[in-house]
Amino acid sequence: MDTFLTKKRKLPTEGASHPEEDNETTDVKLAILSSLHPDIDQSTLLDVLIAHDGSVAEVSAVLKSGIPQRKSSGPSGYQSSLRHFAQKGGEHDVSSPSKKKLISKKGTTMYLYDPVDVAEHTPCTIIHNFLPPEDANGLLREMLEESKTFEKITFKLFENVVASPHTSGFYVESYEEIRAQKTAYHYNGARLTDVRRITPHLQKIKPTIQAAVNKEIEARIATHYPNARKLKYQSPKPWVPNAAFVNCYDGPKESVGWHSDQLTYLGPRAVIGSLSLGVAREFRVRRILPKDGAGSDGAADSTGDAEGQISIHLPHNSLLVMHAEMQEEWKHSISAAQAIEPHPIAGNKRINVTYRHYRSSLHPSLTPRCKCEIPCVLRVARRKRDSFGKYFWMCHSGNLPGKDACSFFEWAEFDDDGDPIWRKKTGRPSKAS
Ligand SMILES: O=C(O)CCC(=O)C(=O)O
Ligand SMILES: [Fe+2]
Repeated sequence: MDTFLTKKRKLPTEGASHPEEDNETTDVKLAILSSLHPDIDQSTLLDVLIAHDGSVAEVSAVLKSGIPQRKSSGPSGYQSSLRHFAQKGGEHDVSSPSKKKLISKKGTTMYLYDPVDVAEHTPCTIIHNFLPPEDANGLLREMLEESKTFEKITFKLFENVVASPHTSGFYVESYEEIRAQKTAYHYNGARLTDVRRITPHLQKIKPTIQAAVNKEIEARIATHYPNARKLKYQSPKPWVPNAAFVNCYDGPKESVGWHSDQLTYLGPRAVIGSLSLGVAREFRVRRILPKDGAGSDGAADSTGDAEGQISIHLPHNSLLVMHAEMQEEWKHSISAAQAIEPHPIAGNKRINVTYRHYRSSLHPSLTPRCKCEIPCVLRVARRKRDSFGKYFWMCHSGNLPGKDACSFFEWAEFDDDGDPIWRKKTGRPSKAS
C-alpha cells in the first residue's frame, strides 16, 4: 500500500483551520494523528488528511465520531471510501458534479480508490475485478508477449525529437483497416508503421468491454448530466469499439505525461474504455480551465490548474471508463511511481488497453487538409473563456522534425450527435454519415 503514496508531499496550507498547523510537514501531521488514532493505519490517515485540507484538528474531530477501519485483507489498493471521512456538500446530489464542494485544492493531489468517489469527483467511472480472473490473466500474458516488440512513440517537442516514456502497440479489426491506418491516418503529422490485427484475447473480451461501457454511459447520463440527457455532440448511438491502443509501462519510472486524447478520429465527446492489467499504477486527472477565466472556486491561475490533481488507483483487472466530458475538459497522465508492487504474472510491467471508437464520419478522406496536404488535426480551444470548448481544425506537420506547421485554421462544426458538418465546397460531402 505504501508504495502508492508519496509521504513527503506537502499538504495544502490554505484553508487549514489552525494557522499554526501550516508549517507542519505531512509526516509530523501523520505522526500526531497516528498517536491519537493508533488503530487506523497511516495511508488511510493520509487520505483523510488530504480530504480535510491538511487540518489535523478537523481530521481528529471526524475520526472521533466513529470510523470503520481500513480492511487489511482486501485486494491490493483497497481503501475505505472517502465518503466515510470527508464532510462534503451535496453528497447525494449527483445531478451536477460542479455543485459539489471541491476537496482537491490547487497544488495538492487527492487519492481515490473507491468507485463511488471516482464517479463523484472525476469524469471517469471504475469497475474493479472486471473480467473473470482467467480472462484478465490470459489477456495479460498475451499482451506481455506482444509488448516485447512494442516501440516508443517519437514526437517533436519544440525543436527536439523525444520518445514516449513507455512503449505501445495499435490494434484494429481487419487487414483492410490495417492498410487504411498505414496509408490514410496521421498521428502527430506522421503515419503509423506498426499497426496490428486484433489478437484473440483482445477480440474475446471486446463484447464484455462494450456492454460494460455502454451501461456506464447510460448510468452517467442518468445521474450526472443536465436533465439526464446526453451531452451536446455526444453520440446517441451505442459505443462500439473498433480500435485498441495498448501501452506497456516497464517499471516504476515509465509513465505518460499530461495530455488529453486526440479527438481527430474519435470526434467530440468521445468515450474510452481503459483496461488495466499487471502492476497497479496511479492515473491522474486534472481539470482544465481557461487561462484568462476564473475557475469554479474563482481561483484560476496562469497554468489553468485551479483545482489540484486527483489520483485514481488502477489495480490489475480494473476497467476505467473515461466519459464524454473527459477529453475536452480534463487532462490525464500516468505518473512515475516511487516504487511498485511486482505483479505475480507481469513482474514490474503494467499493460493498459484503451478501446476506442473511430467514427466513420471522421475518416481522413473526409476531413480538411491543410496547405501541407495533410489531413488536419481536430483540437478544442481551451485558452480563452470566449472560445473555450470550440473545436477547430489545424495543421499538425509542426509535430514533424524539421517541419513547421502551415497557417491552416478552420473552426469545426458538428451536429448535435458529433458528426461533422461541412459547409465549404472543398469536395467533402455536405454531411458525412
Ligand atoms: O495507461 C493508461 O492508463 C492511460 C494511457 C493513455 O492515457 C493513453 O494511451 O492515451
Ligand atoms: Fe490518454
